[in-house]
Amino acid sequence: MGTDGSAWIVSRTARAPSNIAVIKYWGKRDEDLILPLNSSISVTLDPNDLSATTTVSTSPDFDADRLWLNDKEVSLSSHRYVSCLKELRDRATDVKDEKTGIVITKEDWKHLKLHIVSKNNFPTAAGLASSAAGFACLVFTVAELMGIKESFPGELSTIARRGSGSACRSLHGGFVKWEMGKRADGKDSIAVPLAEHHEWDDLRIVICVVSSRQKEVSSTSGMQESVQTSPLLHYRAKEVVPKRITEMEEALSKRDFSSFAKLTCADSNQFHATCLDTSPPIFYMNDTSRRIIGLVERWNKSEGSPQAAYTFDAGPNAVIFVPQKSGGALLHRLLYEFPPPEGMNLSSYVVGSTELLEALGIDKLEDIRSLERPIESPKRDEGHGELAYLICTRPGNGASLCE
Ligand SMILES: Nc1ncnc2c1ncn2[C@@H]1O[C@H](COP(=O)(O)OP(=O)(O)OP(=O)(O)O)[C@@H](O)[C@H]1O
Ligand SMILES: C[C@@](O)(CCOP(=O)(O)OP(=O)(O)O)CC(=O)O
Repeated sequence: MGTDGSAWIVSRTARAPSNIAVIKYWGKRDEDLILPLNSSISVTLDPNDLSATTTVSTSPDFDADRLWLNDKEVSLSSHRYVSCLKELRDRATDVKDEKTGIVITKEDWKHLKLHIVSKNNFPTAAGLASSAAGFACLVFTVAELMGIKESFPGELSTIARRGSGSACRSLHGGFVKWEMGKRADGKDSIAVPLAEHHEWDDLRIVICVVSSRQKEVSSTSGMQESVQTSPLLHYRAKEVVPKRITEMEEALSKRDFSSFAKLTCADSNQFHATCLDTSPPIFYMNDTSRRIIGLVERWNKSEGSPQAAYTFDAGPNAVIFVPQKSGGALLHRLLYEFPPPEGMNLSSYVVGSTELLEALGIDKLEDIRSLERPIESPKRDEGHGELAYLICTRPGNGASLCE
């Protein structure tokens, strides 16, 4: 009961971003604890453009744990939600809520139920890693509500990892490494920050959301099939990735965009080669994805050095990295080759930050039609509608409390 005898409610709200891997996680050595076969490195995306916001409340009136995702109730019965919530309850502490004066003891948390309300500010289950943002946010918010303090660095990331492997990296901002660890209990399989987002203040990220999506195999089952059938996956995890992780860390610490770009493209391509090496083969990229690779490769070749880097997760959407000074030139090439579908507004086609549109001097659709052909681009064919839209963003902060 509250101090005035009425039933009480205590809540916390937090926000966590999505992330995109530049050295990919693909394959588990333990399915239950979600322990990976190799370490991975990602960049956290600006939460203003791609994040989950979650409010977790508790009250003696609640009789079950419940989750509402984007205004619809969804079941919490899946093993992944169950393990995250169990790990969090095991670590709950005595908490005094500053606003209400309510005291909740460690013992109370075993019985109190949670109502979780979450919204993503970007499409859910559309290949933009909403599960990474969602699970990182859920774990971070519940930990704040239950007053959980990490007993070793990275402990919260070991819980987010149980929701979805890639979620552990979304707790931190900037560039983040998920250390694969060696222990069987997973205590050393944690996310570690490598570089703060402001150290990469001049990096821009353009996400090309591809409209015609092929039927996909989920990351979880795709990687299971690769582990079982792809010899390339095992070679990659053992021989290639450890070296690449060291090289990527070096490129990041030297702020060497050229090495960063080469490693990022090579690792994305090898991840997709691993999918093709799986039996039956998995095709995540489609013709539009390959056209985007062609656009970036041609541009890099014509300039004689990497201007931009692409990476693709388990789907056809491209994520392109570019230094701020070349951001306008990248958008020029994308809009020239992939003009918006007929009847679409510019502001619905290029979403997120307007900085690159401004750099290019575009503020209406007609400006796109009069874009000059970049020297290395093939003649524009009039095919429209191959991209659904573009999101212009940048590296950002990790999970944080709202209010
Ligand atoms: N904000 C959220 N809070 C809690 N769970 C979420 C949230 N957003 C997504 N999820 C969980 O993640 C699932 C979607 O994950 P899924 O892997 O299918 O898509 P994705 O992560 O958006 O895309 P991809 O993995 O291909 O990049 C949802 O069905 C839900 O279980
Ligand atoms: C291609 C990837 O995006 C795979 C992400 O896989 P998930 O983290 O979605 O898989 P589960 O751990 O089974 O939930 C690469 C990456 O993010 O590193």
